[in-house]
Amino acid sequence: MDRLTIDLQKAGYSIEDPVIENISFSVKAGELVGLIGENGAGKSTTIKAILGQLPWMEGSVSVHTKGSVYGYVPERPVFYEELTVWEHIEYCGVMREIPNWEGQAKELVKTFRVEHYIHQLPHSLSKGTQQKIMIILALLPSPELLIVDEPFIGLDPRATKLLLRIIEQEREKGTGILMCTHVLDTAEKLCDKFILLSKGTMYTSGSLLDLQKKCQLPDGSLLDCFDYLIDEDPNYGLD
Ligand SMILES: Nc1ncnc2c1ncn2[C@@H]1O[C@H](COP(=O)(O)OP(=O)(O)OP(=O)(O)O)[C@@H](O)[C@H]1O
Repeated sequence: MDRLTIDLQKAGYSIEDPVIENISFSVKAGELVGLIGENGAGKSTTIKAILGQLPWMEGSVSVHTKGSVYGYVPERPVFYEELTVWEHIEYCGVMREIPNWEGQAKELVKTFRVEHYIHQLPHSLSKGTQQKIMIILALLPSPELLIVDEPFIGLDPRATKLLLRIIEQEREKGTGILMCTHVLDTAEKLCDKFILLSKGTMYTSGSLLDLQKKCQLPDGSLLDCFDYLIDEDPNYGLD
């Protein structure tokens, strides 16, 4: 069952200048899909299209979850200036009408070991701690679809391990996960399939095995395949 279906013909920040074109893929229940590509390839713009944050797009995005609820962890944490960590959690719990949000929030706060910071303003916290708070806010509604943009940046090794465990648990629950990342060695171990973007369009997609076949690198890592596609494939990134 699909949690997310995206079929974009064109989208961007102004109608004269589409930044992404012809991007179609789906994320199924329990599937982890890696969105990869060089800087400027269009990963964040694709995520903005999914979240309905682009001024202009032609195509469709469908979220197939209970109440169309998704969790989103942005690349850079975004907080309200005057609200403490707990007030953010409370706002999310009340506004999204999450049953038993308080109990769930306390569990998540404990799991991420941020009890000490809940009455502080997020801006006064380290980048990694802010990232943990964003992850807590994304998980609070128990979403069936998670969209995470560079989730490992800024996390210490223990928090990274914890996030990996949580990603695995979410998948087992049937959550579909779309993860945008440059950390290819981690993505290789985690993702069921990859969407490789180049210059705003979908260059290729498939599992690691599909990419290895495409590149004729039977034992190649995801990074080997990525390097091959960028350096050797004469069709890569053609306009
Ligand atoms: N707010 C914006 N207004 C206009 N153009 C933008 C805006 N944000 C991004 N772009 C352009 O869209 C294109 C794709 O950028 P995007 O941020 O989606 O790439 P990315 O793959 O996420 O890159 P990175 O790996 O560097 O984060 C780039 O040419 C970029 O300049």
